Amino acid sequence: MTTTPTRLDATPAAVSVRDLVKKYPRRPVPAVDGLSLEVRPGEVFGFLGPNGAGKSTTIGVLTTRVTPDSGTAVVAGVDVADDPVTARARIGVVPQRNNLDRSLSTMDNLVCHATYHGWSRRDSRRRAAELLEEFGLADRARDRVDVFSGGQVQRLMIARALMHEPEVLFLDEPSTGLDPQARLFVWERVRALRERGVTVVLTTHDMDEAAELSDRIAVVDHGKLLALDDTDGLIRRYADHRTLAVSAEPAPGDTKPDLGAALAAVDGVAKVDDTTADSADASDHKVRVRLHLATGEDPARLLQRVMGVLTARGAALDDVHASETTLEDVFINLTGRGLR
Ligand SMILES: Nc1ncnc2c1ncn2[C@@H]1O[C@H](COP(=O)(O)OP(=O)(O)OP(=O)(O)O)[C@@H](O)[C@H]1O
Repeated sequence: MTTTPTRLDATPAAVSVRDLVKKYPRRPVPAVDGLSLEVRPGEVFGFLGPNGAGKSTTIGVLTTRVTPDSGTAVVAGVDVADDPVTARARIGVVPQRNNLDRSLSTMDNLVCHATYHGWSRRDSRRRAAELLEEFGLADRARDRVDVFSGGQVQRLMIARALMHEPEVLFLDEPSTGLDPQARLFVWERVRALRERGVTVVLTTHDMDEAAELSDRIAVVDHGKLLALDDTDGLIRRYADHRTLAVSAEPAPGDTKPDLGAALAAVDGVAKVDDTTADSADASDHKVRVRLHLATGEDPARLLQRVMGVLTARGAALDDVHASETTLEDVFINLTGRGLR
């Protein structure tokens, strides 16, 4: 009797990193220290971490630029150490720095890239024309690239990386230094790539960018994976502390400490920060507190209770502000506040 083998994971990962280690000479600690993660096909994967966390080194291994000391890295089904040439054919890389050929025209930068990957000149020109159209550079095809703005350079570098139709695109800080229009344009293109099923691995310091674009985000530091989830999952797990900032003036006869204590005792408050000292008017008569909501607590219900306390004590509400936690809170909670 024959049985059909069961495949537990029918879709292989677009990128798979296993126990990756990279130590640079004369550096006491490894840049990448036993990193393991998988990127799913077709997702936009954000790679976040402070300066020196090991992101570029990891991307360097995946894009065949850096040789690891141990561990494996597979992109689009190819082990980068075993077959770097095939791996390079399946990936596109947009580096942080402008590495366009300044002596060539826009069109020739694209055509050279595709012919290097074995495309005919005819097909390369056809593909280049399509991409220049898509990236809003069709009227610049004959121009030399040394006159381009930062936004145009970035658009052309992404177009170039897509010339040979890669399965996985690596974008290293794609919108650093771009104006808001250029940044939005890059974001739109990344979303369009996802629609077409291209896997995108994105390193960024821009939390909005990471949250806006990524299906899942890996937070790394000291060469290790600290967390991996979608934005909501990361916030739930690592920064679930929505807050209600309240400023109020006690009634005559009441005191700031007593009113502060009464607010801290409100049902649904998990923790209180006294923010009076943060204010420029610390010497006035107002109580300023940041109330951290208990898990699952509804801000509107908490606000009602706070108003109940203020009314009962005859205090005057001065200001109230509810804030959501963001990916930045997750990042700081996981990697600390210290400068790198
Ligand atoms: N070529 C190199 N030689 C020696 N040390 C290096 C080299 N490249 C990186 N490093 C060191 O390895 C560590 C990780 O650096 P890496 O560039 O991978 O981090 P990163 O997360 O990409 O940082 P950034 O956000 O600043 O680009 C750092 O301590 C860095 O100084």
